[in-house]
Formats: sequence, structure tokens, C-alpha cells
Amino acid sequence: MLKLQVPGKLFLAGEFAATYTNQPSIIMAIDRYIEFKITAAETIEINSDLLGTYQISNNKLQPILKAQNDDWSLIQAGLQTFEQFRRDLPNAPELKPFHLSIESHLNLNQRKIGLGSSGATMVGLIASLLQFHQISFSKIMLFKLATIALLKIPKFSNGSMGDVAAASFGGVVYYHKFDRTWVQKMLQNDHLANLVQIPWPHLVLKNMPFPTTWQLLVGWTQSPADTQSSLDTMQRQKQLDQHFLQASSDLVWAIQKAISQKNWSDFRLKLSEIQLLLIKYTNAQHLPYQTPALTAFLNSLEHFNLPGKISGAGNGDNGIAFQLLPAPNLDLLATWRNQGIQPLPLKIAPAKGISYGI
Ligand SMILES: Nc1ncnc2c1ncn2[C@@H]1O[C@H](COP(=O)(O)OP(=O)(O)OP(=O)(O)O)[C@@H](O)[C@H]1O
Ligand SMILES: C[C@@](O)(CCOP(=O)(O)O)CC(=O)O
Repeated sequence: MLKLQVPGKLFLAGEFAATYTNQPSIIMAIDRYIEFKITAAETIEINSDLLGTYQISNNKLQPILKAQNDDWSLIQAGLQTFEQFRRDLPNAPELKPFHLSIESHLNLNQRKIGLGSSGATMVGLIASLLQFHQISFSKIMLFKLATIALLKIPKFSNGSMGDVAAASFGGVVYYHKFDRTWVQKMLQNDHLANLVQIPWPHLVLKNMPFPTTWQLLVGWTQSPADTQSSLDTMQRQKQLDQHFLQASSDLVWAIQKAISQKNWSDFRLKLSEIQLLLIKYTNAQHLPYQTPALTAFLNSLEHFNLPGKISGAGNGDNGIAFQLLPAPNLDLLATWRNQGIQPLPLKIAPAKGISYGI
């Protein structure tokens, strides 16, 4: 049996802008995972703790995929993409039947908590199938295959794929969004085996070191955010806000510089600037962003003079803060609990990406 652990993510900087070509963002993989177990079997069967069981009877994936419910579309797109890729390979290995189990620790009581479970599920599915068929792959190939699969699903196709970047690379990633139009055009006539090898216009994806004495603190608002509906609203805006894109890009760059120079005061300053920018942008675009819990979260940062911000699309999910180790005994976490914000004991995941076991 093969076992894989794929990390979830939290956005550090670059939200919303990150969905546009060449825009930078910084995403942290966190040490909470989705676990995959894959083993040889007589038939193909997938068991998910979230969705139940999915069976394919004659071992040919493509023609017999039928939706049991909408949520299986992600798994279906992953299976189809893997199958297309396998067939494209020179000396393509035979498709082998398998049982795959998926157990997620990125949800709480079956509810999403904004830790990027869709990206981690796709990355884990593709990595499990590649490993199981003994097809060697790099982190960037895994990112590209999982991205190609998600682009097939309208609901996920306009996201930044920052969660996919974090799930495939682990650690802290510095990421520029690829040109989606170019990829979609290439998908119409290029072989997948080639498309995952060649450079993608504008794509930048690399791990960046993060100071070990800057401790991540995460506050969960206990209400799930609907990131997708915010992205749909954004897509309906006819004009791109060039000022916002430029300002976001400049600030993400300044944040990565502060991190690489271990400059705590710049880090705090630039995080608060990008938070203000996001508040202005979401207001102007009429996107739901601050909730009472997130406002209380931001007030707590000011009160304790700590760097931090809302992580991701807002309107629920998580806030992130950082403290310098050795940390003074702040009653920050007690303050959060009093406001209904649940501290989540999360750390940045190691940069090795997925961990494999037998
Ligand atoms: N355990 C799982 N088994 C199978 N599919 C899963 C599992 N967990 C998540 N998924 C897939 O991911 C989808 C959830 O994606 P969604 O974008 O709503 O949440 P998220 O990625 O966790 O949140 P966010 O984008 O805010 O970080 C589910 O509908 C399903 O398709
Ligand atoms: C708003 C956005 O930039 C970040 C969403 O982050 P989250 O899924 O809410 O953690 C969307 C995206 O990057 O796909």
C-alpha cells in the first residue's frame, strides 16, 4: 500500500489579484493534511470521507464516468487528466485497477475551514495515481497536471491555483499566476506529456525560506466563506482595476523581501498596508470581506501590535498573525476565544511538499 499526505494552505499575501496572469502571491502550506492510501485491487474504487464511494467497473476510466453528485466532478476531472497523460507517455504503462481512500483533516465536522481542500485533493489524487503507476514526476509537473485538471471544472477554473502550488511544493511558496488563456489553447491540440514539460508563460513557482523564529498563529472564525461567489462577482466586473493589481504586486514583492531579509518591522508594516488595500478593493468591488469576527481579529492584531491579516477571500474562514519567538505570554488566544474565534494549532509545513510512505 502507498500512503501520501498532502498539505493544506493559507494565503499570506496577494489575494484576489493572484487570479490574474503574472500577479504574484505568497502562500503557506500548513501541517494539516489530506491522506491518501492506494493499493492494487480487482476494480477501481475510490472512498472519500466527504463524498462516499465511487466505483468504476470495467477499468476503463474515460467512457464510464458518470456523476453521482456534483462534487465528484473534481475526482472525475483528475482521473480523466491522469488517463490522458498516461496514454500520451512514450511506453505508456498499463492502467492498473486500484482502491484509493481519501481522508481529509482540512474540514471540521464536514465543513470547509478555508484550508484549500480542493487543491490538495486534486494534487493528492494525481500524485497517488502517478506513484501507483511508477511514473516519475517533479513538483512542477504535479502542479501543472493538477492545474490542468482543475481548469476543466468551471467552478474552479478562475481561481489562482495558489492552493495547488502550496499542496505540490509545501513550505512557503512565491507564485506568479500562469497565462490561463495560453494553457487552455495549448490543451486543445498539444499532448499533455509535452505540456507539463514546457515552460508556461508567466508561471513562477518556488519555495522561499521563512524565518523559524516567526511563529504562525491562526484564528478560525467558525464560519465558512464562499470564495467562489466572490470570484464570480469579480469576473463580472468588465474593467480590471490596474491600480489595485500594481499596488498588490508591489506589496507582495515588499513582503517577500522583508521575509528574505528577516526584517520584522517591514513585514508588519507591509502586511498592514496590503490588508488596507484589500479592504479598499473589496469595498469598491462590493465583495463581502470583513465580518464582525474578522473585524475583532484585526482589532486584536492592533491591540497586541502583531503582524497579521485576513487570509484568503475573507467573509469568514481564517485570520493569520505572527509572533516573534521566544514569545512573551500574550493573552491573544484568550482574546480570540472571547470573540468566538477558535485558535487552530497550525504550523508551516516542511518544504518537501508531499510525503510518501509505504
Ligand atoms: N475529502 C475529500 N474527498 C473528496 N473531495 C474533496 C474532499 N475534500 C474536498 N474535496 C473537494 O473539494 C471541494 C471543496 O472545495 P472548496 O473550494 O469549496 O473548499 P476549500 O478548497 O477547502 O476552501 P478554500 O478554497 O476556501 O480554501 C469539494 O466540493 C470536493 O470536490
Ligand atoms: C480570493 C483568492 O485570491 C484567495 C482565496 O483564498 P481562500 O480560498 O479564501 O483561502 C482566490 C484564489 O486565489 O483563487
